[in-house]
Amino acid sequence: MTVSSAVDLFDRLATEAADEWAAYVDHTFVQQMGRGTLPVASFRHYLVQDYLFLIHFARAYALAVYKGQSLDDMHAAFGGLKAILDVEMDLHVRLCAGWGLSAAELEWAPEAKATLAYTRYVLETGLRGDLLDLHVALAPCVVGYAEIGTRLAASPSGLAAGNPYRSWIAEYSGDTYQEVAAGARATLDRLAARGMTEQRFPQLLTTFRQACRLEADFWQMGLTRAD
Ligand SMILES: Cc1ncc(CO)c(N)n1
Repeated sequence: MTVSSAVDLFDRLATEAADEWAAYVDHTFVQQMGRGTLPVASFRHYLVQDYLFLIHFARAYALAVYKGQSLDDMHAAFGGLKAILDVEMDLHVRLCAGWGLSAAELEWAPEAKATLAYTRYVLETGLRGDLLDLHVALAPCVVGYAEIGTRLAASPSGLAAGNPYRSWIAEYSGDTYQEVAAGARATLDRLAARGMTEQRFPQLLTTFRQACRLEADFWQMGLTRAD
C-alpha cells in the first residue's frame, strides 16, 4: 500500500511527533528571543554555532543534489543549497560583524557537541538512506524555523524596535524564507507520492523525531553556552 497524499507528509510527521516538535519550536530560547530577554551572550554563542551548522547543512543539501533521481529533485535541493550559502549565511555574517566577529573567525570557531551531533546525524542519515530519508532529516530545520519566525513576528514584542533579535525574526518570518519552507514541504510530498510504502513511515518518524530532539538540544546549547 502506498501512502495517501490526502494529508501532507510533513503534517503527519509533526502530528505524530507532537511532543518533540513542541519542545523544539517553543523552546525557552525561542520564547526569550520573542520577548527580547535572551542574554546576548547566549544568542552570540548560538549564532556562531549556527554558522558552522549551516556549512554542514549546505553539504547535506549538496548530498541531496547528488542523490536526486530527476532534474526536479536536483533543482529542489539546489534551491535549498543556494538559500543557505547565498541568503541565510549572510544574515549570520551581518549580525556577527556587529559584535566584531569576521566571517573567517566564524568559519574556524570550535564546533560544539550539539552542532556536531545534529549535523552529522543528518549527513549520516542521508548517506545511509535514500532521498526521502535525507529530506525527512532536513525538514524540521527549515519548516521549524519558518514556523518559529512566523510565531515570533506575530507576538507583541517580536518585531518591536527595542527587541535586539528583531532582524533574526524578520529574516525567518520573511517571504524568502517562508518560500524555502513551503518548497521543503512540497519536496517531501513529491517524494512520498512517488510510491512511499506505509511500512516506511515508522522509520521516517524516528528520523523526524530525532532531528526535532537535536534541534531542541541546539537551542539548549545556545542558552547554556555549552561547548
Ligand atoms: C539549528 C538550525 N536549525 C534550523 C535552521 C534553519 O535554517 C538553522 N539556521 N539552524
